Parts: sequence; structure tokens; C-alpha cells
Amino acid sequence: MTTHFQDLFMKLPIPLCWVASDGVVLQMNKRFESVFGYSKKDMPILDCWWPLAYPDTSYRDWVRRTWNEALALAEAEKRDIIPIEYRVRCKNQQTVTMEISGITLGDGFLATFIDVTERNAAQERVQHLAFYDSLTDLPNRRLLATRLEHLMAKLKRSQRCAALMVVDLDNFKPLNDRWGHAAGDQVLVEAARRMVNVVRAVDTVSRAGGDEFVVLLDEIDADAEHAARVAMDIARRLQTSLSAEFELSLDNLLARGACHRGSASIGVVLFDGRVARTESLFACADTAMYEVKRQGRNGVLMTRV
Ligand SMILES: Nc1nc2c(ncn2[C@@H]2O[C@H](COP(=O)(O)OP(=O)(O)OP(=O)(O)O)[C@@H](O)[C@H]2O)c(=O)[nH]1
Repeated sequence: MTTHFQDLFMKLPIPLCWVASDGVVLQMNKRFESVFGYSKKDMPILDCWWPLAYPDTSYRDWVRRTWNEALALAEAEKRDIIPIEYRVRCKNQQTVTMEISGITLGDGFLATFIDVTERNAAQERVQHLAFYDSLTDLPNRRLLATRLEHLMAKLKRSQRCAALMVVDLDNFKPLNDRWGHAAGDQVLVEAARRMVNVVRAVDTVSRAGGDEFVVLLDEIDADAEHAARVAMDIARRLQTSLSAEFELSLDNLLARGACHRGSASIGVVLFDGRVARTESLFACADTAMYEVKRQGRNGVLMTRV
């Protein structure tokens, strides 16, 4: 390298590492050392880099294979090394996600590194916001709809029954009015936690909005009578869990020992893979739930489509 380019190489604000074809690390720039913490002392040859950067052996094998393939392709087709994302362990034990690419240079290659850790985390946050309720962290309507579609496809094959429940908390507005919105929020979060504890991991507890939740019980049984008993049993357990006292532990309320005794009205619909329109499930469960409200709240009513 001429002095001019040597200077440029060392000072460029992205990590760079130049490796010869025999695996000798010819040079890394300052940014490489500051980002990863490794210097030429740590990695005089490329073989030292792999166990440092990728301590997990199976992940390391995958990285080496994909990197070598990308490098071979770049050499064969005389073009840049295609960028691939790798999780790299730094010397300070932190892991960063890097988009690694580069160019073939001389008889070796020059690797370039772009830190995509933050970008990926932001994408995950956006993705999460699109499918989960921000208060309770439960799946939202959108994710519920997707899960219901998958379940319908499964039920068509298995010929089993499943159940959908609309769970609406009773007298939630007076709670908000008396103790404030933050206290109401706390009850919603706790109600969500309790419901999740009642159902199986394959089931879905989602928040439909306000104080209304929708619970989807995945495949229960092929025998409709037995499935109905199981669904009713779970609905009753949900009802019981929501009737237990809610402690309101907000700072300003603690002194007053505030608590809330809630209840819920639950409409259940049992169905199988023959249902043509999933909207009808929501309508049936909703109607059943409103009937419970009409009869004085705090109850469960089941219907079938
Ligand atoms: N704290 C809190 N309140 C909410 C939220 N979303 C909706 N609400 C309130 O929840 C209440 C729900 O209304 P309703 O279901 O009609 O009230 P309810 O008293 O439970 O009536 P019943 O269901 O007939 O027993 C409304 O007062 C909304 O303002 C929220 O995210 N947090």
C-alpha cells in the first residue's frame, strides 16, 4: 500500500481486516481493534479469529462454511463477497451482530464489517409491536387471527375440536374511575398473567382491546362431548383465577391498602375444522359473553357453531 492508502485504511471508520491467501492476517485497521478488541497479537493468522469470534463450535462451523462459500463465489465470479450476518464475540465478551462482506484483494481478501446489532434490535421491536399488545405483552388480534388460521388447517386434518373464548372483565370502568387508569392497567397486566398460567403453552391468550381478552384453546379432543367438558373446565378455572383479589401496589395506593376484587364474563364456542368462516366464531363467543353479562356477569356460557 502506498502511504496515502495505508493512512486511509487505518483511519476509515469501519472495521477492516486484510488477510492473505495462506491465512496470515496482513493488517487490521484501528476501528477493527476498537470494535472487536482483537489485535494482531491475538490473531496473527485467520485460524485464531474463528474460536475467538465464534466460541460455539457448531455456530463456528456454519460461519466458516458460509464464509468460505461466499469467498469462493466472489473469486469465481470476480465480484464482491456477498454480505452475511454473523454474531461475533468481542474480546470484552460482548456479542455484536455484524454484516460481514468485502472484496478479494491481491491473493487474499479484505473483510469489511457493518454493525447491525441496533438495526436488528429495532426491527425486532417493530415486529413485536405489530403482533403483541404493548401493555400486557399478549398476542394481539392480528397474531390471534394467524394462529386461528393455522389451527383451522390442523383441525381439518385431525378432526379434533378446539375452543375460542371471549373473556370480558366485569365492572372494569368503576375500577378505573375509583383508583385511576394506572391501577386499571395493573389489573389488566395481572389478569393476563393469571390467564396465561391457566392454559397450556400451545393455547393463545390474546388481548382484543380494553378489558376484553380472547383465549384460543388449541386441539382438545376428537370427542366433542369430552372437548366441551375440558373447555368448560378451563373456562371455569379462568373465571376463578380472575375472581381472586387483585392487589393494587401503586405507590400512592399502597398506603391505603388498595385492592380490587374482579370477575369476568366468558363466552365459549366449541368448533372443529368444518367451520367455514372464523368470524362466526368470534360472533358466537361474543353473543354468549353478552348473555352472561345480561344474566348478571361473573359466569361462563358455551355455544357451538
Ligand atoms: N386502565 C385501562 N383502562 C382501559 C384500557 N382500555 C380500555 N379501558 C377502559 O376499560 C373500560 C371498559 O369498558 P366496559 O367494558 O364497558 O366497562 P365495564 O365496567 O367492564 O362494563 P361491563 O363489561 O359491562 O362489566 C372503559 O372504561 C375503558 O376506558 C386500558 O388499556 N387501560
